[in-house]
Amino acid sequence: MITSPTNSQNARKVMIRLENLTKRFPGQKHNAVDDLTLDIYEGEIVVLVGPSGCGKTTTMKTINRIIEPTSGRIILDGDDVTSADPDQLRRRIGYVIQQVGLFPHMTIGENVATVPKLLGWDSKRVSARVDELLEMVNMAPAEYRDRYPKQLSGGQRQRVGVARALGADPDVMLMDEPFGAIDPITRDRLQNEFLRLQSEVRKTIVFVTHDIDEAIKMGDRIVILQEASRVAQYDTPERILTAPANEFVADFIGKGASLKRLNLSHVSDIDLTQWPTVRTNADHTEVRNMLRGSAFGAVLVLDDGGRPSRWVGAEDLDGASGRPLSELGLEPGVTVRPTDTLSDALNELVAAPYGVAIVTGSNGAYQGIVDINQINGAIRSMRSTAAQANSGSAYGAGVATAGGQP
Ligand SMILES: Nc1ncnc2c1ncn2[C@@H]1O[C@H](COP(=O)(O)OP(=O)(O)OP(=O)(O)O)[C@@H](O)[C@H]1O
Repeated sequence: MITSPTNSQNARKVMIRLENLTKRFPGQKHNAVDDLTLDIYEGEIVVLVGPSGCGKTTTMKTINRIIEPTSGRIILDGDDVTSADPDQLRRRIGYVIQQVGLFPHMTIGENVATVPKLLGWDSKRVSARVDELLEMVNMAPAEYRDRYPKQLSGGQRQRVGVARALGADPDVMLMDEPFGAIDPITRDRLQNEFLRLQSEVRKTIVFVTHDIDEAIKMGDRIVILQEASRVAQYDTPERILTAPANEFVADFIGKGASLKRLNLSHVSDIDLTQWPTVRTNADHTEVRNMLRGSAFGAVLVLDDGGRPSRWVGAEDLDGASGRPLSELGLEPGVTVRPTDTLSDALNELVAAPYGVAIVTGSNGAYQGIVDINQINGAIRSMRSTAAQANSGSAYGAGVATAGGQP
């Protein structure tokens, strides 16, 4: 039986099919991967996630046959590659791992050139490709091409690892906890950069992580695996969060499902609230009149370009007559963009002076604000969507389960 994702469009091309895949390591009593059958569609990021030791890495490494399966078949773009030449197979598949595995004695340029050289490209084509790849991962070629891996930061090395994996423009990429060993801020940035890159290159990507939050952020679809790579649910992040297929999935995503769901909604998905604004040249009486009897503790002062400049409350005006608004009150703090997630907005608003996140457009101009009521509203609407999806059974009707059909 094939485990296909729920709601899959039948017209989509299957890029990787794992058929009754089983792996038992020598001397072991149990299978590390037990009879896994899975279809992965072209151009999608599919994240394998599950508890430690459930078989994620083993499953992934059978795809490029770094680990040979005990039985079962691997079909790549329609070709049965179960017993194909492994070197040839690996040239069709980019591979990124946590420790990057850059060759320390080779320059960044030489590292990125590895696969194109193996493919016998001439040196002009190789060097043009190296520059193109370094640019793709935001590393200026002139600055980094001739450095050695130890002269880069962890995040930069990881970018080079991605560039190297893309070397021969493979259709498929395997990524094993690629951002696992990196500090949270750099990790978030690399994830965003990678998603932007993927929107251009549209590879079929199998991505392993043990972090459900990373799975939700990165995956077009998520496979939640139980012991021996048994599929607990294969579905979109939205469906996993709002309609977990069984108790195992519900436990795995944990109690914070509503908050995690905020990572999937964007500021542009909600109607912004407006806050009273004035220009920097407004006079103090105008500001006092706006605030008198109002529930707002301050006005938002905008500069000539409509960009947030200060928060000014009535108390800031006391004893300040004649001073420009741009010198009073508080800094506006960090603003959010329409493309940011509601989770980003929540993070900002809890730390902001008036409990609201200011939303600005690409030119930095004020568009509106997000407050806690809007976040609550978004969570409520997610809950009601989930309740509808779950009606009929404790864990939802028609949801793909292990071995289940869509
Ligand atoms: N070379 C090996 N020899 C014997 N057993 C192995 C070998 N490699 C992995 N295993 C076992 O196979 C099972 C699956 O391991 P695997 O590394 O695929 O899990 P994982 O889900 O990727 O775990 P983690 O999240 O901890 O990296 C585990 O029980 C592990 O102990």
